[in-house]
Amino acid sequence: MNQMKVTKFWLGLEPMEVGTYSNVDPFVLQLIKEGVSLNTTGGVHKLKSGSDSEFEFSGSPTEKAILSWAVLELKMDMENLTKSCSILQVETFNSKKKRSGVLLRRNVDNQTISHWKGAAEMVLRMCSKYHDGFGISKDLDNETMLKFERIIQGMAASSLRCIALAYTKVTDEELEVEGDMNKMVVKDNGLTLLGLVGIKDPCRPGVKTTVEACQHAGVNVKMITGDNVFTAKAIAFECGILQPNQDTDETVVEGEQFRNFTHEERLAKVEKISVMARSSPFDKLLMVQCLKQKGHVVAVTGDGTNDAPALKEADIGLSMGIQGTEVAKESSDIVILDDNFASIVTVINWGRCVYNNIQKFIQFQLTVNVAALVINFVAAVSAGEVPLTAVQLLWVNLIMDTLGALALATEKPTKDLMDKEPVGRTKPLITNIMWRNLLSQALYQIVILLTLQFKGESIFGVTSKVNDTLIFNTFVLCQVFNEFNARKLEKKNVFEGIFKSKLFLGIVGVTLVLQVVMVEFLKKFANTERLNWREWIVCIGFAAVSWPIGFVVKFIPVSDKPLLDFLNFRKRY
Ligand SMILES: Nc1ncnc2c1ncn2[C@@H]1O[C@H](COP(=O)(O)OP(=O)(O)OP(=O)(O)O)[C@@H](O)[C@H]1O
Ligand SMILES: [Ca+2]
Repeated sequence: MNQMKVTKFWLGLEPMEVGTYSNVDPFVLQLIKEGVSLNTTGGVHKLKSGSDSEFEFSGSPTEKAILSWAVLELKMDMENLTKSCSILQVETFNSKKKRSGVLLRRNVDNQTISHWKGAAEMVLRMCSKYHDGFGISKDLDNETMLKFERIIQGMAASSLRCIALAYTKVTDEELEVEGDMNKMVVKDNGLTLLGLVGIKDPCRPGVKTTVEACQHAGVNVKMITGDNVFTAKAIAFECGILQPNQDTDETVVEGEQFRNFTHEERLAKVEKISVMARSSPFDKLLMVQCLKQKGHVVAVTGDGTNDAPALKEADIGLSMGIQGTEVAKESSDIVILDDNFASIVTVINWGRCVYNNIQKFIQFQLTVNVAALVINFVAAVSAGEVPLTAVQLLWVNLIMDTLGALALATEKPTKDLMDKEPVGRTKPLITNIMWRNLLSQALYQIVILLTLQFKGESIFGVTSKVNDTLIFNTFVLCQVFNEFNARKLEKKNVFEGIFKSKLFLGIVGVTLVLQVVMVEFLKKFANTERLNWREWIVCIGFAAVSWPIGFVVKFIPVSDKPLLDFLNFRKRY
């Protein structure tokens, strides 16, 4: 796994090369170590000799990166340092303030000090002094402030996450003011800047292709992050969320900006926004809400507790199984066990496959129902008797419900599912294309079966009992052939990949065998007469026509506008 790593360190206005840390003033170095080791929620464990690495680090990825840098590069001794001070107050990191602080008292000289660590430009704003490399404390005037800001931007632009370390001494009087020991605050003004660290959060291999795959599938990928806007932009370019040379005026915003827009402005802009930086948990939630209001189906991925509100609000929340916090996992619908963003494509593909299979099944089932209903109704009204008996209809139901569902709903996802636009929230489950397919097939079946019903006896010169069996047999065989048609809703070649669907072929085979048994051997039970081979050929011939019909109707263009909208004139948007 690729982990976050500190790759840059600025002491005052000086960039420090790895290996030159021994030149740093010991006093400043000591303060940095103190700040890192005591102002953290992470931990360092010394491993027994013999293991690959000497230390093991725990905590959030950012904490781990800073701790490992301090231990391995600065030779920080965490254990000793924690013993040398007592902690009076802590302010834990939260996503809104993006900083953490601690108030501590040194055992040696009883000095009280507050340490801060957090998002660089935010901590910088709390500082009025800085230490240069020689340990000299200098005033932080406007000009130097600008220089620091530029350093931060420079680091961020090379996709580093910048964290600033700062401290200040707290006098006893300042402590006294607070009075009550329990209400002591970690002093957060007039700080002295100690240094800036740049943490590289490498883009996982494969993320770029995943983003491209999503975009190809009509899924708009947005990045909402707590990082600085420059870091966010750099990473977004790296992983393809922003295209090279793309204008970032409208596509990149900061959380605060977004929050301060009016509701209307937000709705107007939200679709264009690809990157939101320095966002709080509330901003993430707000973004999801806006997108949903615009009618989009929103999926959110997240790992942290700060993502929980957005994960919960989203239509589909996806959390990370390894790096994710319990709160995030609890708020999500799907946990990605391997933390791999590429799994999103799998999720989309399978989701679409299931939806598509349901559509195929519905189309298949509706055809049977419409045909059976009309045939029996017309025959009952005009001739006073129904061609399909109760047992026969039960048998037809068995093929279409149980076996049909098994055959059509178990088909595996295909690649072309990712070439389509997403279905969206308001599209009907039964599309016009499905209506076209199912009505044409049902119409054919009705015509052929009613012809048999009224003219079959004279055309084929058979008894009415045999004619009824002919009708029943043709009807069932029509469904079997139509089951193939149902495999593809839009494509003309319905046999594509048929040999990969072993279950489908198996079920069609079983259905045919059962039908033969039904007609030839279950005379009493199914009310059938035996058919000779000529009659079988006639039935199969009639049924097989549903293939060319299925092929031809696919040339008929249909409108995208849902059929029900044509019928329902009053419902205007
Ligand atoms: N342990 C920490 N101590 C101090 N500051 C931190 C720490 N972790 C993150 N930060 C700061 O907060 C910012 C990230 O904020 P936040 O955690 O709200 O966002 P996020 O989008 O969840 O980030 P992540 O990529 O870590 O999931 C970072 O850019 C960094 O400046
Ligand atoms: Ca996070």
